[in-house]
Amino acid sequence: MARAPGSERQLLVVYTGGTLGMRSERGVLVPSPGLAAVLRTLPTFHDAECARALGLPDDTLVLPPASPGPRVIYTVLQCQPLLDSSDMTITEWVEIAQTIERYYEQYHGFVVIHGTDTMAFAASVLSFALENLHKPVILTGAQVPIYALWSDSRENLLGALLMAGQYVIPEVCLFIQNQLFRGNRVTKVDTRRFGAFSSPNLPPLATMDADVTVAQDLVRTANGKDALVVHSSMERNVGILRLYPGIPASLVRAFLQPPLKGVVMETFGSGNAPTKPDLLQELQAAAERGLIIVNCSHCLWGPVTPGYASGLAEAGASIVSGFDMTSEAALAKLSFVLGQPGLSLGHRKKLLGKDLRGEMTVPVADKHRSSLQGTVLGRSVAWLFGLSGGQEVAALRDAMLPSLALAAAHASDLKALQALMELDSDLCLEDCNGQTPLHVAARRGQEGVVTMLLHRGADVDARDQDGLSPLLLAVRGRHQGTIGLLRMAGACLTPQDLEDTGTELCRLASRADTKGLQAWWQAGADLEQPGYDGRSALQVAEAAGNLEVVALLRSLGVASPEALPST
Ligand SMILES: NC(=O)C[C@H](N)C(=O)O
Repeated sequence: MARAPGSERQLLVVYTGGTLGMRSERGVLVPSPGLAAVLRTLPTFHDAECARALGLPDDTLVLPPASPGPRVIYTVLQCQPLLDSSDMTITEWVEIAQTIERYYEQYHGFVVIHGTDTMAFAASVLSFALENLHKPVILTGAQVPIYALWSDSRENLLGALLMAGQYVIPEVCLFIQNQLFRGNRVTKVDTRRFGAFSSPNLPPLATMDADVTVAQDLVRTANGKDALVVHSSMERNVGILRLYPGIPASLVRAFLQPPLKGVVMETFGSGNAPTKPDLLQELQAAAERGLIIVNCSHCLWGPVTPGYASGLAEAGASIVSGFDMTSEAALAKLSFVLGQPGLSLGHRKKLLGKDLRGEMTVPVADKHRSSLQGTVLGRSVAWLFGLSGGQEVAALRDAMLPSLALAAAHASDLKALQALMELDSDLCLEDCNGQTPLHVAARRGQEGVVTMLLHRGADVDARDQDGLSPLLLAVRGRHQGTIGLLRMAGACLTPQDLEDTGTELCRLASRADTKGLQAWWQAGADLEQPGYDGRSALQVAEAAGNLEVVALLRSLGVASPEALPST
């Protein structure tokens, strides 16, 4: 990811509590206020001379210069009350998301100081609560307070500030012990070691040694057009049930009772559970009540596989695979998906099966391979899905996507097109001439493809390099069904589109091209417009004695010029 441009970057540090800022009181560590004042006294965290030179207000700190890279200026916002992270809940995490929303325009990035015990949950919830992030949100904390002589606090906080201030990584991340992880991929694995977190199924996004190495092909890209959306309505009635050998059905029943709406079930190995009928009955009964179960593995590494043991498969109707998600990410995702108002159960399950924020690796190749084998194009798309690896492969894929999407639209290959759109969900699939799949489908009047693209949010007003819109192409092709679909989706002709329409209408009238005239009318053109010689299409048709065209134009409401009131 590119280094952040500019000479200064402003960060907001949200201090929520946790060991990093704790002090010992009567032998126990408790969250403690005044962290900003302490940072002000530490030369690595505040360059007083620079602050004076820049005229910064009292509550604003500035890091010493780090070359190369912009100066990092930051303000600490202390939450009320400060908490040990064991006391944090979805409510506090949503509040953090709302704080980020409130200050989003003011700052280039955000650092959240949080206790490490539940930081993986916090990072996961924030990743779902914050949609369309364009700025870094980096959580950090420590195993030993900043006040101790030997502590991981200073390195972790400084690293988080530098990563958030100097790199554009538009994700919710976690910075610990020189490594920047995707927040919804981590889990705490050690009570004492400074490297307390593991990201078992995704390598770190960046590593800070003598040099900073960013795994560019892993960092998610922000969609430039979409504004930040903060999802505050998260479902609280979700839980994690860890299966163990011999777990009684009565215990499972008690756990799954309402008001629980969703559960992350931690299963054995690659997704197995006991096959005892009474246990399966409880799962089925819960499914019938509409409870959603996400299947995640006890194991840290690897996914749950679809071929899990027969028992669970029987209850499978309501069990969604969590693939390689951590339980923390799965719980947060359940809370997010169940919190979305007005969705059907099927829609919620579909969302849970999708990778929404980089939280899981969906085996896309397998998912599509069988359904794509039917055509040569489909096989190429399946092959494209099967590619994985570094930057070159990503670049190859990006380069091929638009051409394949256009070819799929041209061939009306809905399966291939759908698969491609899943690879590039923002639908920016335009070729070097600015043609989108919608242009291609509109030109050919492929109503099925047009419907699907519009349904998936394709830009109805996209213009190619010649300034042509899908609507204009559909008009030229006289595809009335397609014109209707585009008009319903809000497409309309602009003044530029209509510039020489009068002449075009006269030409169509002289050739008795009734379909062409109807297409323009359906697209919203004024059929009374005069051509270059001042005559209208109706006059041209009358002069040529073409009664069919005259009748059509009259039926479409065109009046003879002599019948028009004189001005
Ligand atoms: N290391 C820590 O931060 C642990 C602390 N109990 C917390 O999570 O707030």
